[in-house]
Amino acid sequence: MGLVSADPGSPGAAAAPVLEVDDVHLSFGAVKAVNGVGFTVGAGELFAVIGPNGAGKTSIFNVLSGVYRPQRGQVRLEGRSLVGLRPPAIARLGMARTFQNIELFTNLTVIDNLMLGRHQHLRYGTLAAMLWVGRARNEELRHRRRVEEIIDFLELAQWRRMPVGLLPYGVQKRVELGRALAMEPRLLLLDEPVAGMNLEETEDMARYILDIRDELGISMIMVEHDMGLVMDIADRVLVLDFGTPVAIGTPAEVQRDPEVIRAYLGGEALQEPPSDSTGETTGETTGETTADPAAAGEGAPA
Ligand SMILES: Nc1ncnc2c1ncn2[C@@H]1O[C@H](COP(=O)(O)OP(=O)(O)OP(=O)(O)O)[C@@H](O)[C@H]1O
Repeated sequence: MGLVSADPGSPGAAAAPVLEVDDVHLSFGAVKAVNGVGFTVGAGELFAVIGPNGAGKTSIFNVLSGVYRPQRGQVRLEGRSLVGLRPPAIARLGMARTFQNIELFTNLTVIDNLMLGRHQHLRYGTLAAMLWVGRARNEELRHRRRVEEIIDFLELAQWRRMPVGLLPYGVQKRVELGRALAMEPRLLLLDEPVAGMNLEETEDMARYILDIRDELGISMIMVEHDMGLVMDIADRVLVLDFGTPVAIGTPAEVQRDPEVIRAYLGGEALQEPPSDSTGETTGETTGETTADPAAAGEGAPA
C-alpha cells in the first residue's frame, strides 16, 4: 500500500516525537478549559485523550489545529511551532482532522469529497488547466489515483460515485476519514470517530484506525468516549479532568491509576479491554504533564 511515505516504526518509539505539546493553557473567561497540558505523540503512535464531559478534550484539538490560540504553552509538529498559525497553515504542515459532527459536502460524491482533501496538494488551478492542459491533466490523474488508493484502503469502492448524503452514517464517517487521509497527514486528529455508531460500525472503524497506524504509519490522536475502544486500541492515554492532566500512560497503567479512578469514574474501575485485544501497548509511561493554575486572559480564536 503506497499511500504515504511515512515509516511505520514502532508506536511510541524513541525517535523524535511527531507532536510536542508543552504546558498549554486556554481559558474562556473564568473557565480554564485547558490547564497545563503537556504530552508527546511518537511516530506511528495512536494516542488517546479521554475525560468526562467538559474536561477540555475538544479545546485541546482546537488548540492543536489552530482554531484557538492558547494563552500559554507551546505546540510543535515535527519540531515546528504551531502557536499563532491559522488552521489552513497547520493543515498544510501535515495535520488533518475529522470532526464530532461529520463535515462533508453531502451533495458531492465520495470521490469528489476525497478530491477536496487533495486541495492543498494541487499545483494547477483552473487557469493553469486551460494554459497547460497536459501538465494539469497529469496532475489531476495523479490525485485521482491517490484518491482511488484511499477508496480501496477504506473499502469504499461500492459507494464511490454516490452522493455522500445518501450513505449510511458509518460509511459517511469513513468518507470523512478518507478525506483526512487524502491530505497525506503527518498527524491525524480523530474527534470521536465512533460516536453514534452501532457495534459493527465501531468494530469496522477500529480496524481502519489500526490499519492506518500499522500499514500507513500515521500518528494519531483520538478523542473518544467509547472506553472499550480506547482501552483496546490506544497505545497511550491522557486522562483529563476539568482541563487538568490526571494521568498519562498505557491503557493498563491509566486503568489502575487511583487518581483516574477517583477523578474520572467516581470510584469505578475502567473497563478492561477484551482478552483478544488487537491493540498493542508501548509499555512506556511518561511524566510529561505539568500543572499551572496561572492561566490568564480570554481564549481567543487564533
Ligand atoms: N468557545 C467556548 N467559549 C466558552 N467556553 C468554552 C468554549 N469552548 C469550551 N468551553 C468550555 O471549556 C470547557 C472544556 O470544554 P470542551 O468542549 O473542550 O470539553 P470536552 O472534554 O471536549 O467535552 P465533551 O466531552 O462534552 O465534548 C467546558 O467548561 C466548556 O464549557
